[in-house]
Amino acid sequence: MVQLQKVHGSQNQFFLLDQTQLKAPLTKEELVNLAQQITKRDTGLLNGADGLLVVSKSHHPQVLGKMQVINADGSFASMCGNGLRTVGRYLAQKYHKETFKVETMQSDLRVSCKPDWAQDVKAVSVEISPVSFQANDLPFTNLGATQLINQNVPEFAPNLKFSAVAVPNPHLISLVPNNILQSNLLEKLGTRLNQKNPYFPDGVNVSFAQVLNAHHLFVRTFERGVGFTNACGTGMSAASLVYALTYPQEHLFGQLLTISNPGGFVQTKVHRTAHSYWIELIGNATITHYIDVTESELHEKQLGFSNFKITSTTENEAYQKFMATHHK
Ligand SMILES: N[C@@H](CCC[C@H](N)C(=O)O)C(=O)O
Repeated sequence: MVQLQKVHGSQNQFFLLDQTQLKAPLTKEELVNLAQQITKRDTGLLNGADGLLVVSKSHHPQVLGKMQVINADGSFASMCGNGLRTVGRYLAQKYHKETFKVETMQSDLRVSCKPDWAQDVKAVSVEISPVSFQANDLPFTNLGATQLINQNVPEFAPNLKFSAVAVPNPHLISLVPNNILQSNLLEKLGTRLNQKNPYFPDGVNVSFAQVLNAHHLFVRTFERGVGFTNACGTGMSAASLVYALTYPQEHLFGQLLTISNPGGFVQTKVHRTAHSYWIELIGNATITHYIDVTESELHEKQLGFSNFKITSTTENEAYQKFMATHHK
């Protein structure tokens, strides 16, 4: 038997598959097929999810494992902040380690277990990097600039300022007032920039952030390959960086920020190095279900899910209770 997990970070939900359990690991095509079917909100498993996290062996020194991220539509992403926390928890428990690195598409990232936020609310801190504002790294085109940092882009919206940053997956961030956050602009822009468009040929994760107070933001994200999510870890990290750069007078580098989102909250710390930036993302890593399935079933083209044996945990109740009492 193979055991999958259903997990979430700020209610950004994923299925997690450790390929090292399989005699014959799933091929890339099989992984995409599994991601597309299992995450479907109507016909998938357990009301679907936002993506599939695939764990496999890393051949890099001092690295505990490798994470691949497949969005609900089957596209691959170079990073996933909320996902990395849950993969970090998984590897920490598997190898009995508290601090280590995980290989991701572009770099090996630091992970460290934090004290539990409450009973059954595990917390993990992950490194979000490398960071780039270069048009080629996102990529974006046809905007008459090689970088976009807090600039008007009338092609996107008349009165808003936008920043484009790769962490390393691509993000478009705008700091907005509440009425814009409540409007349908995020959905319209997110949809437009994730279809064929002249600006972001590979699509982009679009986040609107509202400043609630000097150390507290609310961030909502329309994700590439998914649509609206409860939270996007890299989006909240990118928004924290854009916020720190936009308000230098607040001296936000190295300060702990709280980032609320529709699924709860995380904490971030933005760091400046000699040549770039990196962000620490701290938040819950919650296992909601264990799912036992035979290896042969995972290889099937049409997945039925009826033979998948599901065991629920009580961690989501603990998470909800913690959020209800600690998140105003
Ligand atoms: N939810 C993730 C980001 C997942 C990848 C993204 N949709 C992309 O295509 O870049 C996060 O928590 O960072």
